[in-house]
Amino acid sequence: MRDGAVQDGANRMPVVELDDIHKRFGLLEVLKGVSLTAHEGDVIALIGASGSGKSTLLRCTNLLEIPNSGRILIGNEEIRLNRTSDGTMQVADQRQLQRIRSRLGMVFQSFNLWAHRTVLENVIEAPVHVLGQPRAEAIARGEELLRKVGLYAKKDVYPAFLSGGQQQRAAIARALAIEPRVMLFDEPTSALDPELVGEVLRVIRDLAAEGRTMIVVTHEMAFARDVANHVMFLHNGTVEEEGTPQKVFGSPESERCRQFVRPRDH
Ligand SMILES: Nc1ncnc2c1ncn2[C@@H]1O[C@H](COP(=O)(O)OP(=O)(O)OP(=O)(O)O)[C@@H](O)[C@H]1O
Repeated sequence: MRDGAVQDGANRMPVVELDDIHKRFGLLEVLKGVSLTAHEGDVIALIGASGSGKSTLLRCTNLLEIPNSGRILIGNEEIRLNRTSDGTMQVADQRQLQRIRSRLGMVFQSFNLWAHRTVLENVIEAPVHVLGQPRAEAIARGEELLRKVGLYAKKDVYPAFLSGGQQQRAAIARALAIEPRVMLFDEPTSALDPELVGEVLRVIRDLAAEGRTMIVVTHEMAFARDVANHVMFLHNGTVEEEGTPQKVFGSPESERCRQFVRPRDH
């Protein structure tokens, strides 16, 4: 477990609270009442088999998916959801959604960089066009973030000329540029060749060491064990086991968690 991680959330502010989240896609009930609280400085690893609902839970957090029921609070502000006449849920107030989203930095498996913009232009896009920051200020901050992820030298390059690991590090800098309260990572290394995984995990490790609040969907068990202070094991849409990495990976009954360890994690 990372240095200085705080076990007890009692004295720290909750940043993300998901309460009894249910989500269905047609007849498939993907989340069957999942709750999660991330306090300031927590690194929560969401692990579990393919299809267990990890990404859906993360996507519900920033309303890329709308849950069928349950409550979502970001920084103590509850997201208001309405039920429409056909029974589906929708966000009640788009301005609130924008405000909430500006507190959440999202990093996707497939990078999602703008192909026709340079690395630096990708990083300053949201600060300038969504947050209304002066361009010069956004550039200065963007360059600082690119130094942090080791990509300053590539700032004027288009994404197609970067390796997958470099593209993902650029995507992390872009997510950090809005100064989010919490970073959400959806399998950030799954699309990478094995030799590129380490450079991305190192950046995420550094963010954890800085005390950033993060929720990370991952199949990298060694990473979850070393970096997270709280691990949640999802199985068939419910939390089957959760707690410290020692508890989740260390107990004899955690064999189900360990079966997801990949050869390179050893
Ligand atoms: N938009 C969608 N429409 C229909 N079904 C979906 C949608 N998104 C996810 N699902 C289904 O919901 C289930 C859970 O998907 P989810 O991506 O949350 O799982 P996961 O645990 O993240 O899996 P993986 O590790 O493979 O990414 C899967 O059966 C998936 O096919």
